[in-house]
Amino acid sequence: MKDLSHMLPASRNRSQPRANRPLPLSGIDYSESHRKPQVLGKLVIAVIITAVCILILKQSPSFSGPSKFSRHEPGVTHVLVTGGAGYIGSHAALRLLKDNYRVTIVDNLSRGNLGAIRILQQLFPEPGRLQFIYADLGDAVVVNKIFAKNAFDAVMHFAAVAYVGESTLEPLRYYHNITSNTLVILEAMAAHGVKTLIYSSTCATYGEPEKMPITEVTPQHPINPYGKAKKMAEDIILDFSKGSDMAVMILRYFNAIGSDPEGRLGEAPRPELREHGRISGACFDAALGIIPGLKVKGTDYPTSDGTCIRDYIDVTDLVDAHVKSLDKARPSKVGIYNVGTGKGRSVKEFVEACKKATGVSIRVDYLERRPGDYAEVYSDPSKINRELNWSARRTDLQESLSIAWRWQKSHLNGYESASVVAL
Ligand SMILES: O=c1ccn([C@@H]2O[C@H](COP(=O)(O)OP(=O)(O)O[C@H]3OC[C@@H](O)[C@H](O)[C@H]3O)[C@@H](O)[C@H]2O)c(=O)[nH]1
Repeated sequence: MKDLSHMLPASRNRSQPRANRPLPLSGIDYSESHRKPQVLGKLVIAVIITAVCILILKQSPSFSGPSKFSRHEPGVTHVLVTGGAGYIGSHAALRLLKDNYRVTIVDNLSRGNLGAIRILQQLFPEPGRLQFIYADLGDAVVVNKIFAKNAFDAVMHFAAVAYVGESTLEPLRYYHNITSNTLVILEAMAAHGVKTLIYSSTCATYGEPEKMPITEVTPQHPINPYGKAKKMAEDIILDFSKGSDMAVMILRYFNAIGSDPEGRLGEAPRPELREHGRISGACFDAALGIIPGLKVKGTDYPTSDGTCIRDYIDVTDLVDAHVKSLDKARPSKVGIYNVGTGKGRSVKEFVEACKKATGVSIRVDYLERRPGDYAEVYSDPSKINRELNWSARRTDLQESLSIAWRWQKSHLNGYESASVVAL
């Protein structure tokens, strides 16, 4: 945190000299009595000026004054979770809170759910544990104020638009949202001395590599605006951290699935974005009869069964990778890790697992390819296994989908129907 306290004595000094100048020692200064009001007046003015300066500094984004969320409790790490109302961000916030971190969530609720925040608040009502700030990361002034009022120890930056298909239709939205919000966060971190960043990146930054599995040194050639924008954000972060004492972890997620095994949180995409939705949401929507059937997009890929291959990683394992990254983040070091199981599964395999998990014979329609899709991606997670001692634990696709299905069935309207916190 940037210390501006040195500015206060300086301004006070500037207002002091004449008022504090020692009186002449020769003889009785008869003017003393009539000079007193003058001196007092100057003192009052000096005090007013100092008070005004302090007020201005407090309003200013660079003031590092404490708030109730400051580092009051020694040893308790305060993490800013951007996008904490979203699917992965809310699961990360839950895990951090369970592990005794203090959490501030910033979310503009454009894609996330207030219902997820409410559940976290019910679970962690103690003052000072969880703070929710409804704000847009595009607003640099507001973001600066948030940093000024809170002494964050680390940032987990989840907030972003994240649908591959949508990114091909609305590229500017994706480039803007992903790069400029990251810039605002980095600038605020620099201005307020926050040195640790865990960044949510994606396997989409690799595009369609020639060799599988994908390692962290596999060349990145993204093929859709989502992947390209995430690669740009990675580059911005890497350039920014070069030669600094920043501790940076970039996590390249493969395909997140599943939900909290205790049924408190789930995946609740916006109904209006259904057409861009991910395979997991589409499968559940089809099983629930919300949509007539699942559309498998593309059956002529050069894969074993003609459908795309992805590496599905359970969200609880994914957030575990974040906590381990936070723990292992070190000043002046950048860590880049793939977060996946290391196993590729086709869309057809996914659909079969989903049918078993839901017990519903989902109707499947086969369609053309979706623009922006790549045939096959799956990770080599050996670097994260080795360096962070992390490995995926819930690797049974059907098990992850069964857990997520339980939440879906009990939340037919997403978080809107969540009147009870299931423990
Ligand atoms: O309704 C659908 C949805 C998806 N699919 C297919 O399922 C596969 C997976 O698609 P998803 O949209 O679930 O996921 P994607 O692989 O495109 O990207 C996902 O994983 C990486 C993350 O970083 C992205 O944020 C996330 O969207 C693709 O082949 C897609 O074409 C369908 O066949 N039907």
